Amino acid sequence: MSCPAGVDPKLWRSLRNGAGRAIGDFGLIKDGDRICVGISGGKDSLLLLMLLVEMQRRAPINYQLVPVTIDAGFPGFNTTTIQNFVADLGLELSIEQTGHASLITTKLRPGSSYCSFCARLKRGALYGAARRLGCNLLALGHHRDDFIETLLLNQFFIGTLKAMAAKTVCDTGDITVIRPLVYLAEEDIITTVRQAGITTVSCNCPVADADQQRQRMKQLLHRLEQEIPQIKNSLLAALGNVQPRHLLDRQLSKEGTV
Ligand SMILES: Nc1ncnc2c1ncn2[C@@H]1O[C@H](COP(=O)(O)OP(=O)(O)OP(=O)(O)O)[C@@H](O)[C@H]1O
Repeated sequence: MSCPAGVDPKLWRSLRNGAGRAIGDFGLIKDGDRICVGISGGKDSLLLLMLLVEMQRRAPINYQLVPVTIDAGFPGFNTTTIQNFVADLGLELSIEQTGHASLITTKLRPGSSYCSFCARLKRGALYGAARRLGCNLLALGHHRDDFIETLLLNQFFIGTLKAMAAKTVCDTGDITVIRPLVYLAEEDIITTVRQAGITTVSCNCPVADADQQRQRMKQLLHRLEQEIPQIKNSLLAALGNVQPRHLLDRQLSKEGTV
């Protein structure tokens, strides 16, 4: 697909270039890869698929795309809209029916986070689907703002200096998770999806707006951005410019890394 109708071609080019740069910088995709693309129906994963289809057409290498949706079983989750979107891109959606919704209700321990439990189950189901469908990569739609909000959340609430990786091998070693949207700003994704008139789908879970700490990070960053316009890009750059000798990690000192 080329620039979708209604979308500012300059904006589309910048998104495509951003994803291409991430793929190059982190070596995310190579010839012969079979990529399971996690499609939630939200703006990020829909845009991810559009960009991967576009780049597939232009890339000097061959890779296959296998879009997958995990249906957690929340009543009203509209997979038909996602299926149609994927079909319009010339692909077929695999839908994994799971009983996550009822499993969470029965197994969630008091005081535990509904969202974390759901996310763990979803990630397990995505790995399972990727394996079953013969994929070696699992592509997720996390973007720049997800990375830096996670960085802040981990520092503010957990006391660790950590965000996400653009590329990481899962524990069993057979699937590599890739995040080609790492350089893309959430506001650009929102604008593109709106301009393209894409219908997004929500998972319909009962606590859809529950991640309040993340919302607080978003608001904080938004406020700070008024004073420090480059703050988001600077925080992302910090993740790629780590100076361990100027940190306090005793484990790294013991290992002689610093
Ligand atoms: N139900 C699902 N089925 C398949 N993949 C999923 C599902 N939920 C999430 N993912 C994948 O994990 C990524 C991060 O999920 P998260 O729940 O944080 O959504 P998000 O940041 O709101 O993204 P999106 O806009 O794509 O929903 C998504 O972009 C998508 O690639």
